[in-house]
Amino acid sequence: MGNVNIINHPLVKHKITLMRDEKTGTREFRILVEEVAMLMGYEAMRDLPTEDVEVKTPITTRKLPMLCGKKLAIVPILRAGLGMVSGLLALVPSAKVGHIGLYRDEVTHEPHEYYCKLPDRINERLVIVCDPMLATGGSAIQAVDFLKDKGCKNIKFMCIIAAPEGLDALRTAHPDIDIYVGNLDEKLNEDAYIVPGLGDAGDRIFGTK
Ligand SMILES: O=P(O)(O)OC[C@H]1O[C@H](OP(=O)(O)OP(=O)(O)O)[C@H](O)[C@@H]1O
Ligand SMILES: O=c1cc[nH]c(=O)[nH]1
Ligand SMILES: [Mg+2]
Repeated sequence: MGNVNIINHPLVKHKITLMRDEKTGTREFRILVEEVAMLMGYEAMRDLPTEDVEVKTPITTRKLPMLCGKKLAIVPILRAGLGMVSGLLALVPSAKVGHIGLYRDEVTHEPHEYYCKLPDRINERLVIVCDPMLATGGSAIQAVDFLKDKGCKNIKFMCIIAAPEGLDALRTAHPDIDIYVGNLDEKLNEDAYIVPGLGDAGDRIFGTK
């Protein structure tokens, strides 16, 4: 059974509040997404495996822990998930990056896939799927379905803001994965946007609309 981890840290809460402000422009929004992803990544990577390697310090030689970083894949859901990648790569620069392109139909709110490219031997890696927004949960569920079809067994999902409806749906569809949430918001509105939310994360990161 996976865990739901709601990140309870004043730095994360503060930066999410700045992201929500409609006066926050594209440049600042993009920086905030990157920073929140990095702070959340610190928690999500808490159980990354390490191996002891021999290091010669100026004083002596010891076997000391280093990350087995090559086993990690970061998989953003396009477009908005792309904004989180640089923050996560700052923590583990050797991680591989895959991409799953999904857009939500404006009327049905169903996700549609338009792109997928994953690192080799994805089934052997810890995969961290990232997307700033978990609304109905449709996009996250489809991305995890797809990764499981490819044989992935060790999957985590990270989002900056979740709606209760989406979190419940993802937990029901994929109870085995660990989920990291920057803030659990109130609800979805009639257009399946998160309330209070921050609007359309992709548009705010890329300055479209
Ligand atoms: O939980 P859901 O109801 O599926 O909604 C969440 C999805 O909607 C947004 O993507 P969008 O479709 O706007 O695409 P974009 O990232 O290209 O803007 C968001 O980045 C998630 O991927
Ligand atoms: O509130 C929402 C819901 C879906 N996608 C977004 O970018 N924002
Ligand atoms: Mg969008």
